[in-house]
Amino acid sequence: MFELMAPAKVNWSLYVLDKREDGYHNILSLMHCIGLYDTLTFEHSDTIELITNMNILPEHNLVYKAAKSLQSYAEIKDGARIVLKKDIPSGAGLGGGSSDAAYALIGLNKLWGLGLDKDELKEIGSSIGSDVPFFFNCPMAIVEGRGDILTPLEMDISYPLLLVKPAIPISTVWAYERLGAKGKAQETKTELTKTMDKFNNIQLIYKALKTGDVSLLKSSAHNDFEEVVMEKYPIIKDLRRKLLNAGASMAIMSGSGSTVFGLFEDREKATNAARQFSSHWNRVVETYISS
Ligand SMILES: C[C@](O)(CO)[C@H](O)COP(=O)(O)OP(=O)(O)OC[C@H]1O[C@@H](n2ccc(N)nc2=O)[C@H](O)[C@@H]1O
Ligand SMILES: Nc1ncnc2c1ncn2[C@@H]1O[C@H](COP(=O)(O)OP(=O)(O)OP(=O)(O)O)[C@@H](O)[C@H]1O
Repeated sequence: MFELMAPAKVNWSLYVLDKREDGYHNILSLMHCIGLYDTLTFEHSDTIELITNMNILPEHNLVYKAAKSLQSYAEIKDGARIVLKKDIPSGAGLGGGSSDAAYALIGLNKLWGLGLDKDELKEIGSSIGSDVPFFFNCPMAIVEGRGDILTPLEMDISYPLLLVKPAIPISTVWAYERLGAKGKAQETKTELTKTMDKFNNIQLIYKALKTGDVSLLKSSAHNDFEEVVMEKYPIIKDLRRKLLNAGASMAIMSGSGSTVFGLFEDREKATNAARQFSSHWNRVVETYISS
């Protein structure tokens, strides 16, 4: 029996580009693994058994789907008893389900002695969820395409974040639909110029994180989902403002919501600020650095 810790992520920036023929959207994002974890334990069994503290059917769990996909890819009938202990909230924009799936693939590859490489596991992961491949690239990566084109990045500085999540689970499907329904504002720039501006912004955020330039980070971070999600759930906007008032240097929503995170000067300031958010789920975490 062995245990793996599946980390959550935040999006420092997230642009949703065009809608593709397969119904998904191309995105451009800078994603970063953070020190908030679900725990998975693995042991041999005759069938695939999933024990978890989530209240969804095991067959609907991304961990179960990952196990089934790996079994069929490797053409094996081995089973596993997997215990999933959730600490990452669901529908939070923190990618918890996707990380669980990625670490289920890593764990079962080891348990079953399959010897598959990271690229093969990523490929299997991509059919389970768009965010799954990213979790093979902690500490951070630029994420493009549907979520399957990754540019891994190095990081030497760890940042303390305060995560705050109101009691609203947000469906990613809903958020993408709402973004589509909203339509695009009239813009004069060409699509290519707009995409280049966005790519430049992502590079700027990375540069800001590498050098600890918080004001550059603040002016460059952006999430395309914020406007549509905050319009429906103003509490998220209120929490972002409250994080800034509580001393955060910058605050932004992660993924399709509903978590907002604030960047603090140090862990102590983040922990002090957390007291103001006691009526919501909240957590102080550190961002990952390269090992
Ligand atoms: C919002 C993000 O978290 C940003 O990192 C991801 O794009 C979402 O990734 P995810 O939760 O793994 O999403 P999936 O489970 O693959 O897809 C859920 C639904 O979201 C929409 N979806 C997702 C990813 C993507 N690039 N384009 C989309 O349009 C599709 O309607 C899809 O049916
Ligand atoms: N192991 C799992 N952990 C969390 N959610 C899961 C899992 N398996 C299936 N799900 C389903 O996936 C949906 C949301 O998953 P998740 O929490 O990863 O999304 P999220 O926090 O919105 O992340 P993001 O939008 O960043 O991908 C929920 O409807 C949940 O029922």
